[in-house]
Amino acid sequence: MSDAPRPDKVFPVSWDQFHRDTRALTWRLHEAGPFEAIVCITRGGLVPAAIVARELNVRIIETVCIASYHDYKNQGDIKVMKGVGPEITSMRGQGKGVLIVDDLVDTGKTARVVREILPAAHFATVYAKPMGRPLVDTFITEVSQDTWIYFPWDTGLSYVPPIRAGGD
Ligand SMILES: O=P(O)(O)OC[C@H]1O[C@H](OP(=O)(O)OP(=O)(O)O)[C@H](O)[C@@H]1O
Ligand SMILES: O=c1[nH]c(=O)c2nc[nH]c2[nH]1
Ligand SMILES: [Mg+2]
Repeated sequence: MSDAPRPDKVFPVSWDQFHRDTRALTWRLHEAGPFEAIVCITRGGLVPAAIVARELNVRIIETVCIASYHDYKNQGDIKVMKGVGPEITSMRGQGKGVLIVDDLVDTGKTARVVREILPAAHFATVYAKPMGRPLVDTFITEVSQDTWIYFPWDTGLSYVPPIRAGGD
């Protein structure tokens, strides 16, 4: 289990907002680049990686497949189910010119594992929480550690009760 506090605040993100935030991230990355290849951390990194790759005109896209939140809000051991392929590791060594993309950094455990594989790569996330922030080179929005981000691919429209209960 993680040492991070269990999040009790929520930060819901719509598709529109996510696209806007990822485009804003890409403007910053454009200044930090150029990048020859993107390594996206699945599955959450797949969506921002598609947007960033389109905007920065990057055609080489690799995945590193990692899961740690097996259960909603509960982090278990980090499992690397697929590492970074030889096209990236042999041609680009430590990862210079490579951009790593994920949807967010929370405790930083996932980021730490990928940074060990590609220490010279540039690490970007759309959202960051304070524990993970030092591991990221570029991000757009910081939320507090006790906030859970709800991504549009994990959510749907549903009824919300009024703030003041008991109305007719
Ligand atoms: O900074 P950390 O505390 O390590 O958490 C961040 C990671 O957690 C989520 O992935 P998850 O393991 O839930 O898998 P998913 O991308 O398939 O949803 C998220 O997409 C990040 O990759
Ligand atoms: O959907 C998610 N929201 C989060 O805040 C988070 N932190 C780690 N993994 C996460 N997944
Ligand atoms: Mg992930």
